[in-house]
Amino acid sequence: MRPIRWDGKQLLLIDQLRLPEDLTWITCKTVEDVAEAIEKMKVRGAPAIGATAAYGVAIGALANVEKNKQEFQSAIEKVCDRLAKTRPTAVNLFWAINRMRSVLSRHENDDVPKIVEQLVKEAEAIAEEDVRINQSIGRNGLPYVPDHARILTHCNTGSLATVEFGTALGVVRTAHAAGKSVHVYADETRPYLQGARLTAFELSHDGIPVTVITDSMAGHLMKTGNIDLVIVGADRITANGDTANKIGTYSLAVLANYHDIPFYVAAPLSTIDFGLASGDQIVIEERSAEEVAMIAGKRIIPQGVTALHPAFDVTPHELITAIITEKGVVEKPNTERMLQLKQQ
Ligand SMILES: CSC[C@@H](O)[C@@H](O)C(=O)COP(=O)(O)O
Repeated sequence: MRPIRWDGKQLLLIDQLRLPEDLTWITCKTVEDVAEAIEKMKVRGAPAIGATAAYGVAIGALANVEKNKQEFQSAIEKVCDRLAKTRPTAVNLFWAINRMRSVLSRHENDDVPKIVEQLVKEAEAIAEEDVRINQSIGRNGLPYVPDHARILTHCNTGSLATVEFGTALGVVRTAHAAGKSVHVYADETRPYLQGARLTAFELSHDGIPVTVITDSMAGHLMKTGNIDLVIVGADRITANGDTANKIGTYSLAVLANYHDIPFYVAAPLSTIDFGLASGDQIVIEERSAEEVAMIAGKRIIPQGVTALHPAFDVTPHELITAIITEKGVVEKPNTERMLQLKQQ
């Protein structure tokens, strides 16, 4: 399944807000369409929003091809600034926008149509690379999945969260394709229900056994010996291995540690922010409390009562058994080992 498609001019995205009931596509024709799709979480997941933003810059470039060089460059800067304001936590968004910005500076002596061509090519390259990277993550993660593994995961880290294949779910897919028997327990992932709606949708589509649980059931399943490993994705990993991921991930890591269950993070290098020393420096997105107060359009908390919606939390590196990337696996991550991965 490829939820992000480029037809040379416009971007087609599966509307993730409407899954699993309806599999519908939205067409992004303008930069604003792209920005809104990211903000409203029609597309979500760190690598997916990175690739989407890159195509957003490509759309902005095509729309400004008639301008003179100076006007073109300042228009693209504005496009990048707009897209960078859509969501704050997943570093892949900024990584992809920076890659697009560096095309501008590499080609500053070319004429505008040539720069536009290069920007479109770069967006396509970011998307294509993501697919290959996910497959490498899957291969590197394979030895960590025993046959008959009962795997707990959180949020959605599959094709829908990437360009195709997935990170943590990519590891699960690789294990399944290698003939290992696996059973996935998907946390429903309140409040957006990425696990219940998206992970369950993807895995059942692929014929991989999946059972949905509410987030609060994870501890009980671990205590009763029903989970062999936990694997999640990441939105931003800092230089010491601390990992921001969907709210609820930290609780799972604490539980896994208490029950002596391995806790893996699977993510591409583009999710590692070597510019931040530790997770305390990560900006955590605060989303509308209404998203917590309402389920399927119905208010579930009394009028006048407040709700809170931090969309991510940070898992300290001490609780992570290993970080699985396309370049290699960092076991017991810390600053020194993360740096070794960078220098490899
Ligand atoms: C391969 S996706 C990794 C993470 O981006 C994922 O686990 C996650 O937290 C997504 O959050 P979301 O708010 O749905 O964009």
